[in-house]
Amino acid sequence: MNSTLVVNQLSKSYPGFELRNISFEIPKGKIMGLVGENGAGKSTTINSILNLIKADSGTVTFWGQKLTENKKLKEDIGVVFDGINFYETLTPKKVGNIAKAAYTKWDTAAYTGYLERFNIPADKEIKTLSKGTKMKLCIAVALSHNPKLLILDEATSGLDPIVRYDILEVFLEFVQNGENSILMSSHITTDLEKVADYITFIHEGKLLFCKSKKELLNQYGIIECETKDFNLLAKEDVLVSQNRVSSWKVLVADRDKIKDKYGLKVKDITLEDILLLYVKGE
Ligand SMILES: Nc1ncnc2c1ncn2[C@@H]1O[C@H](COP(=O)(O)OP(=O)(O)OP(=O)(O)O)[C@@H](O)[C@H]1O
Repeated sequence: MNSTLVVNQLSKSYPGFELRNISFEIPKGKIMGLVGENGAGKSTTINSILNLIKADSGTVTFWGQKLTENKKLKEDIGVVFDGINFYETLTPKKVGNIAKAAYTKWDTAAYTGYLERFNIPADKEIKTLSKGTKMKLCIAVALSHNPKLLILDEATSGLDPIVRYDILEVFLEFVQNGENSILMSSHITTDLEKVADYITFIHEGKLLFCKSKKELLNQYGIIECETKDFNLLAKEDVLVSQNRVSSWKVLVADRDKIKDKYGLKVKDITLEDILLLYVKGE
């Protein structure tokens, strides 16, 4: 079994919103970035994967097994959400003591190491910590019970660029053994550009694509052109386009092919460009 997580045709409806047939898998040793606009369905996907909400249909397996069939799998999954879920009067040290009793694979030395590495004061009450420090504490706890999969929902959004840099380094170290994997949703697309191996893009509850980040950034491109050039483009070459007065932005899947075929200038692309074009374009 070479996949850590396999999500197959996951669907969930709320009044006015439908998450439809989301499928993707994360190979061992890889990081999957989950992107999409506000309300796209990222948290619904993550909560359904973790069985925190009940999906209407679809299956989710971790290392080939379902959470409902093997509750012990939870020990192998470290979870971090945007928002602290520890009692505010506890200190990080006390959190460590509680976690030691709760997790069979708790690693006290690793936890102490993360507290030092992330500059988290061990003896201060959680309510006195900054939002970023609380988030770092959640990440330290998630890492210290020796999970094989980390699931992070907007876990780095409250952190400044320097702390984010350190945390992303920790994530890269975490998967280096070729066994551990990460699923992380983030609005900070540059973070995903730095660490993700694959990108799953959800838009209005639908899966737009799940692709290797390298393929996306090395092959996709943007054409910025006037209407006369846009009209020359064959429909099948246009993934999505955005019209602004008389100029067009066009997302294409194979920039070398498009350059050769039309002789147009095709620019390199960022994940943010792709996100913006899919959300704003047609
Ligand atoms: N418990 C619920 N009851 C009803 N609607 C819900 C519930 N939870 C989420 N939704 C709706 O489902 C849609 C998707 O929400 P979700 O939180 O999954 O999006 P998201 O991509 O994580 O967004 P964000 O980036 O803003 O966190 C939204 O329209 C939201 O209002």
